[in-house]
Parts: sequence; structure tokens; C-alpha cells
Amino acid sequence: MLATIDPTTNKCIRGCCFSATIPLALPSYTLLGPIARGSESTVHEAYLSDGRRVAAKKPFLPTSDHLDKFHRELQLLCSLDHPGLAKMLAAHAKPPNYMFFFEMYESRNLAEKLHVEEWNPEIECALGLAIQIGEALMYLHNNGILHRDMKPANILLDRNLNPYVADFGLALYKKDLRSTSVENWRSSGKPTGGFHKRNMVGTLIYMAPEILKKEMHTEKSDVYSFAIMINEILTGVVPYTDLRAEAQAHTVLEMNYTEQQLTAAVVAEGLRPKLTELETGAPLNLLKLISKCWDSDPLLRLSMDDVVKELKTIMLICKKEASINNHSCSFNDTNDIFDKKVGLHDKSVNLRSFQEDLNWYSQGERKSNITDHVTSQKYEMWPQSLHEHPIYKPKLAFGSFATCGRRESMEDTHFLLPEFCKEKDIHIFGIFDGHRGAAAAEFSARALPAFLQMSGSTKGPKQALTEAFLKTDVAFREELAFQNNAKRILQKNWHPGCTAVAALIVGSILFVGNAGDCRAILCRSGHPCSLTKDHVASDPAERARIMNEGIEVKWQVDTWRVGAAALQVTRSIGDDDLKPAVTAEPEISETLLSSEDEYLVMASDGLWDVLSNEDVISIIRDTVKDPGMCSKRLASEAAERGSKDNISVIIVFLRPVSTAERIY
Ligand SMILES: Nc1ncnc2c1ncn2[C@@H]1O[C@H](COP(=O)(O)OP(=O)(O)OP(=O)(O)O)[C@@H](O)[C@H]1O
Ligand SMILES: [Mn+2]
Ligand SMILES: [Mn+2]
Repeated sequence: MLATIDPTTNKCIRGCCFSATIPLALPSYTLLGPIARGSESTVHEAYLSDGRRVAAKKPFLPTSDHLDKFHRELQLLCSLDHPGLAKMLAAHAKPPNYMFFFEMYESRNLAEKLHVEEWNPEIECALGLAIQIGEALMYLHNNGILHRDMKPANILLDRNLNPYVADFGLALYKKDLRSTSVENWRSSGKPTGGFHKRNMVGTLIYMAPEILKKEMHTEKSDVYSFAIMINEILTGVVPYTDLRAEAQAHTVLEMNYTEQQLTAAVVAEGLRPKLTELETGAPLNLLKLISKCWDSDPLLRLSMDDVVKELKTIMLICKKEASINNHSCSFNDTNDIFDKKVGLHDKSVNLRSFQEDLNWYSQGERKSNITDHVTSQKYEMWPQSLHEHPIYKPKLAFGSFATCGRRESMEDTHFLLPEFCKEKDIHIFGIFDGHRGAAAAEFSARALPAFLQMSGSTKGPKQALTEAFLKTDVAFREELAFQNNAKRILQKNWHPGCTAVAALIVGSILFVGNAGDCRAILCRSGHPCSLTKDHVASDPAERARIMNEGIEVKWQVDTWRVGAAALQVTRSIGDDDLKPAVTAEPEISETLLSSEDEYLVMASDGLWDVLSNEDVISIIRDTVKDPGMCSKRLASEAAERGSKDNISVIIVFLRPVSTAERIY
């Protein structure tokens, strides 16, 4: 044991730091080689006189300001006591040596663990880390302290990978914040630039927009950094890159963004790291929590108390679900009954067993090429007059995003084919939403453009588009029958299908073909215009049409459904058990584009189930005007609002976006 502490003498040289439990002037210790270098200190391996191995943090103290800061940090450290904080065991606060002695945490810091060892914790483990780190931060906040430097490099890990919040170099009592001017804060070496470049970028990515704008730091700024860090634990990649290895990631980051550009993108454009995906098994509520906590508006972020509460609830649900998946059959049984009754969701296990043999994408490609004997012919796409000298020429920028959402399998597909067949003014985009498996959607994504190209050589755009839908449907059903006869499909009575929406731009004319419940809207002068109508059994006209064709439509479970298969949609590609009533014939809208037309949004029903046309427009209004980012934002918003389906979104901007529109 170290000598007992005499509180009257256990003080720093100035007498401003004192403690009844932590010795502040160590008469003897052994300092070994450095184990790490921070931007403000070197950390050495060291031994106390009682033989304990510790980490000695030796700060750089080039000026008297730095010395003041040392004393402030020491005062703070003396007052801290929480199991989730790096524990200071002793200090030396007398010239010429100023040093903090901490408990030695064996398993490196979290940044190294993630990006050097490429550690990939299971979801429950990640949640556990988040809760422990969260509780430590909550303790600080509840004691009036802001950490101001939350990042994985400042989370230390012990042998059992328990996390400890460390590095109080920037920590402050909130009450002292007002007196710490921006000047002071800058001189602390954080965002001054040119100081340790790697540390710079490494720190910048955790800084909340308000901090980047040099506004006051609050608890919510720590919450922001916390959210960035939790997402980093889940994705395993360095924020704003897709790389795990830190050194490379920082090089890429610096290549992609200067400090100013990254700052501008985060502040003005709402840029955030790529949110971890649902497919990785991260619960939706956790994703919600993360995006809420890195909101641009600090007031919309949760407090650490609420974050921890929410994390604990998520953990509980996670554990419950794991135990259900492990033992309970009764849950699956009810699902089975529902599936049989509704007939829609084939068990994904069954699906996989035969989908391994058949690649429906390549079947679609093959089939669409051999059906017409014109493959060697050169295609002339529509009279040149249509698109050669249009009155108005839209300027396109497009992007898409697709996610499996809460479903077990992905049955949506889509394609983006700008400058179709090398024609400068012809573009085509499509989304297919599969049901009873992904086969029809995968087949159609390849076959439909090929059929369109063929029909386009002889027919006008509108007719060619209709033909493309119909030919795709016939080809798919033929292929399915062929594969059935060849006994390459194991499942009896399998009738996969998909809904489809395709947008074709020829010069200044936009044609949208739709069969089923995907939807396309056009934003014109800030208002949504529907370009499609949903073909669902709840639509009286569609219902009447189906019944006229002799197929029963019944109210089942929650809505009108078609035939024994209980399909909700009344038009689709495939679904050979319901043909010809459930037709593949699309309804086609034709729109002359003008400078008032801003963008086109196409999406599968997973999006429209939870977002109205107006919602979509208003979300895009608040998002940086990048079509990929907008697509993703819409999909995540839909997921957040509880969509249970696959979600695919395509956005096509039809005119250039001004700089002003990029910033909201
Ligand atoms: N108690 C400890 N046990 C093991 N390693 C430690 C300990 N304290 C610090 N380190 C290592 O030293 C590194 C730097 O420590 P710390 O963050 O406290 O220094 P700093 O100079 O304030 O760094 P920066 O401000 O650049 O984050 C840590 O990331 C960690 O790898
Ligand atoms: Mn640090
Ligand atoms: Mn520091």
C-alpha cells in the first residue's frame, strides 16, 4: 500500500487540488517507455512504489496556460468516482514533474480495438458497451460535467473488454464554460488545424454541428459524439468512410474532404456517417435512437438519462428475442397459420432451398434475349424528332437506395439505366416488388429493359413500355413452367410474382408505366403530382375488373384480397395462378416536363405504406439535395415510422440543384 494520506499536505503545489483518497505528490515511482502518444500527452507504462503497474499520462506543458489546464484537469479528476470512468490512482503535481497515474487498461483503446484488431462485437455486446459508456457519461452530466471529447480513442478497455471513459483534457464543469471563451477552447489544440493532422480529422468527425459552428458546448454535444461512436461500434468502419483500418480511413477521409469541406457538409448539409444497416441485426429502435441523437438540432437529441433508459429497453427486447428464437415454437406456429391463411409469405427456408440452383436475374437476361429473333439487329429507338431537339431538356441526377427492412429476405429489385442504349436523351428507371419469393422481381429487373429495347425499335414509347411489361410477364411464366417441367423447382404450387413501376424519359417526355402498388410521384413547383394509381383489391374499379374475370375477391384478415393466394395487388408480373385477371398490363401516364419539374420519386409500397406524397416532398425539402442521400433518408424515415416491408427508392432530379438548395 502507498503511505496513508495526510489531507493537510496532500495538495498540489498551488494548493488548488486536494483529495482525501488520491495521493497528489508521489515521492517515488518508476517511469518506463511510452505506450501511446495523444495530442496533449505521452502515456507511459509505470510502476508505483507498491509495485502496481499503472499508466502515467504526462501532459505537454509548454505554456502557463497549459499548466493552468493541468490543475483544472486534476481538480476534476480528484472529484470523479464512477466504475465506468478511467480511475486515477495518483498524481504528481509538483515541479518539475506533472503527471497523472491511472489504472492500466490492458486491452487498448476502443479505436484500436475496432480499427487495428478489427473487432466486431455481437449486437448484445455492442449494446452492453453502449450502456456502460452511456452510464459513465450520464454520471458526468448529472454532476455538471461536460466531457467534450467523446470518441473511441478515449474509451479504454480492460481485460474483459469493459469500457472506461478516459481523457478529461477537455472536460469542464458546465458552470465554468461561460468563462472559457472560444479563444481558450481553440488554444486547447482541438480544431486549430495543422496540429497533428491525424488527430485533427480523428476528432473532427465526432464534433457536433454546433461545436463546428463554434457555438456553446452542451450535454447534447456529448450525446452527438456518443451517437457517432455507437454507430461506429456497430458498423466497424471509421465514420464517413467504408474502411475498418484507421490509417487508411484517415487518408481516404483527408482525400475526400478538407477540414472545411467536412465541417461544411456536417453543418450545412446534414451529412452523417452511414447508419448501420438493419441486416446486420441491429434493432430498428437502436437505429432510431442513433439518428435521433445525432440530429442537427441539439434540442431534439435525447438526454443521456433517456439514452441509457432507451438502450436498456432495447437490450431487454434483444435478449427476449434471442431466447424466443432459441426455444419457442409457438411463435413460429402462429406465423405459419397466418402465412397459410394469407398465402403470401413463403417460408424463406423453402425459398433458399431452390433459389440456390436458379439465378433468376440471369434467367431474365437469357430469356429476354432469345425470345425475339432480333438480337443481332441494331435498334433505332423511336423517331429522332421525339428527342433530338426537345423544347425543354431535363438535366438528370439520380440515385437509389434499397433495404430489406424488417423482412427476413429481400424481394425488391430495381435498375437505373440512364442514356439507355447509348441514347443521350433516353433514360429508364424501374422498381420491382416481389411477392411469394424474389424470382419474378429478379427476372424482371433484367428482362424488362431488354424487352423495352426490342419493342422500342418498332413501336412508340408508350406502346413499347406496355409491351415490355406484357412480354416480361409471359417470358417469366414460360420460364417458370419450363423450370417446373425440368423438375428444377422443388416447391409444389409455387406462383411467384412482382409489381412493377418503370419511368421512361424520352427527351422532354416522361412516361411512367405501373402494374401493382409501387408508386411514382413528380415534384412540380414544390407540390407532389401522382404519376401512378395503386392497383389493389381495395380499389373498387380494380376489384370489379378482377371479379368480372371470374376470380373471387374477399375481405381477409385486414383488407380485400384476390383469389386463393389472397394477393392484395390486382396487377403484376408472374402470379400465374391468377392470370389473366391479375394482368401485367400497366397503366401509363405521360407528362411533358418543364422547368417547373424538380424531381421524380419512385418507390415500392414499403415506403408508401407509411409516408404520404406530401411527407416525401417535405422530407426531401429538408435533406441535402443529393438523390442518393435523399433516397436513403426516405427509406430510413419509412423504417423509423414502422414500415415492415422491403423498401426501394429511386430519385431522379430533373434540373440542376442550386447551391442555395443544397443548404437548408
Ligand atoms: N490508463 C490507461 N491504460 C492504458 N492505456 C492508456 C491509458 N490512458 C491512456 N492510454 C492510451 O493513451 C492514449 C492517449 O491517452 P489520452 O487520450 O488520455 O491522451 P491525450 O493526449 O489527451 O489524447 P487526445 O487528446 O489526442 O485524445 C489513449 O488513447 C490510450 O491508447
Ligand atoms: Mn485521448
Ligand atoms: Mn485529450
